[in-house]
Amino acid sequence: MCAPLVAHDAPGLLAEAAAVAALGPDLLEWRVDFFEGIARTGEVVELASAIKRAAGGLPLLFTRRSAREGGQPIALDEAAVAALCRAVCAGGGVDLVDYEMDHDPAHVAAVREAARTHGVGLVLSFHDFQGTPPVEALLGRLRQAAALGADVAKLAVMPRDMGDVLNLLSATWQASQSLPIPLISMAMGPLGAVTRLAGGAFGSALSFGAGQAASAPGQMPIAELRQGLTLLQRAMERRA
Ligand SMILES: O=C1C[C@@](O)(C(=O)O)C[C@@H](O)[C@@H]1O
Repeated sequence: MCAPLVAHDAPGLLAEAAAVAALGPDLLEWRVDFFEGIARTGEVVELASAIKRAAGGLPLLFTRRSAREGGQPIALDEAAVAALCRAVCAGGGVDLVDYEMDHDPAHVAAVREAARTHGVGLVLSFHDFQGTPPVEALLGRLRQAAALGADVAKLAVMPRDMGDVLNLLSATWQASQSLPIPLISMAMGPLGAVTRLAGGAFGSALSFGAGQAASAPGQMPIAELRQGLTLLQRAMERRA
């Protein structure tokens, strides 16, 4: 289970990190596009370490979600965002960095090199907030992440009906059988709830649940997510 941090300033983030860590997620995601100081690189790098300390050392995923993929609008251009990700990798405060695979390949390569150099796991992601592409296209995105050198592939879509949800799960299952790297997938919104609860059964490695606040539509509170995941796991491990 991963819980996002979405506070706007440093005191808010440190308080959020401590409070959300106490809910028992396996890792935290700092959604830095919500942070008002995103343009101050040194402050972001130091804050990442401080967040990790405030969370008692829980693994930290650093994510800037672009506006076109469902994030907050920010004043930085993409070159500056890639430079920020590289600086954060070098700063030693984060365990994983999420970068969207659709950006300029030169930026993807630069973030990948920094992640490799500093022992940070690279998540290459794609989010469709408008709809759900066909299964082959979804598989293509997951394969693209692997081909670009990701350590983890991530895919989020917005389903319009349960057929879209099935397509996301089908792509997840097929990719989990063939990709050389782990993947994370989810369908967002109310229709996608089943993917947050049962995605693991189809090969998704992580489910996002809300701590103090959600970072995307459809995230359920961590405590409810844990109940659902536990029930399903128990049922799937039952022998008779
Ligand atoms: O990519 C994801 C998944 C997500 O979009 C979700 O739907 O839970 C939430 C984001 O914060 C995260 O970066």
